[in-house]
Amino acid sequence: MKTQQHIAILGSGNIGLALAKGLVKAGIFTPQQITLTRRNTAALSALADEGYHVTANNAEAVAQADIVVLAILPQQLNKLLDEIKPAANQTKHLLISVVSGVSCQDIRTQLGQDVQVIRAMPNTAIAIGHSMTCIATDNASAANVSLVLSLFDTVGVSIQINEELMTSATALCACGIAFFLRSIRAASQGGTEIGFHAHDALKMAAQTAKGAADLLLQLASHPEQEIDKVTSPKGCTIAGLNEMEHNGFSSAMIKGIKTSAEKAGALYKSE
Ligand SMILES: NC(=O)C1=CN([C@@H]2O[C@H](COP(=O)(O)OP(=O)(O)OC[C@H]3O[C@@H](n4cnc5c(N)ncnc54)[C@H](OP(=O)(O)O)[C@@H]3O)[C@@H](O)[C@H]2O)C=CC1
Ligand SMILES: O=C(O)[C@@H]1CCC=N1
Repeated sequence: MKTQQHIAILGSGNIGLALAKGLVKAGIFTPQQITLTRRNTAALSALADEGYHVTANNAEAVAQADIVVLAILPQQLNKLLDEIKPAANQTKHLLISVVSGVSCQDIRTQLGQDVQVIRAMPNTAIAIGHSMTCIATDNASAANVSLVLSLFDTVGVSIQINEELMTSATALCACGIAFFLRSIRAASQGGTEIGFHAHDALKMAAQTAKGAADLLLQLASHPEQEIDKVTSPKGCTIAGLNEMEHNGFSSAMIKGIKTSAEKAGALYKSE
């Protein structure tokens, strides 16, 4: 999939830039087909040198784009929508919002009911083509949904879900990257305590985590099935695993994901 279209990413912070880099890495867009906006454009000077269009003018970026991605914080959204409203109504753009906790209807309430809005919830692994991206819409055409799914499929795996599950997807997949990273970091700290230099311990923990994820994805297997293969009777794995569970390992992850989902749902309303 290679496109001649122009994409504007409004809000080029962590996820906006990760998306831009992922799309370029996948060969879908060239930097010249991507406009990046933020108020502090000086922070994007290295990207401008690479050929991306860089501007603080959101309305101008929208006017020149076929696809517009909203990638700003929920509390920054209303001001930006006011800014782009005239330009967004002049042309029929496809609007993709990665903003957490903001519904398609919230956006249309500000921009007008004709605008087709698709929400996408990627994670930062999009920069290297390994995002898990959930998308949802309440009014976009089937053709636009399939366009967005195929766009995000080039930078990872994407699925369409019901819009009411988007805050749950935010917690499990977008925040989830941080949860698994913290798990890997904790494993590496354990590794250092039992004898490995920190650098080696981190590499060993990360590759082990990758192997665990790949076992599930490539064999379509269940975690407990794979765990049973590791836990020798009276062995050291079950001893370590049970110690972790006595200390609330699974419970901590479940509670953390529930807390994140509740927070994601309240981000825009608490603005
Ligand atoms: N980080 C992640 O992993 C994920 C984040 N999200 C969602 O994506 C959104 C962005 O998150 P994240 O990237 O972490 O946040 P960041 O703070 O890193 O990025 C937001 C960017 O928006 C820019 N910005 C703010 N106001 C404006 C404006 N009026 N016009 C143009 N740019 C503006 C800011 O730059 P400046 O101050 O210079 O304007 C900043 O670079 C949030 O809604 C979040 O919920 C979704 C999935 C994953
Ligand atoms: O922490 C946040 O609020 C954003 C949303 C998902 C990932 N980062």
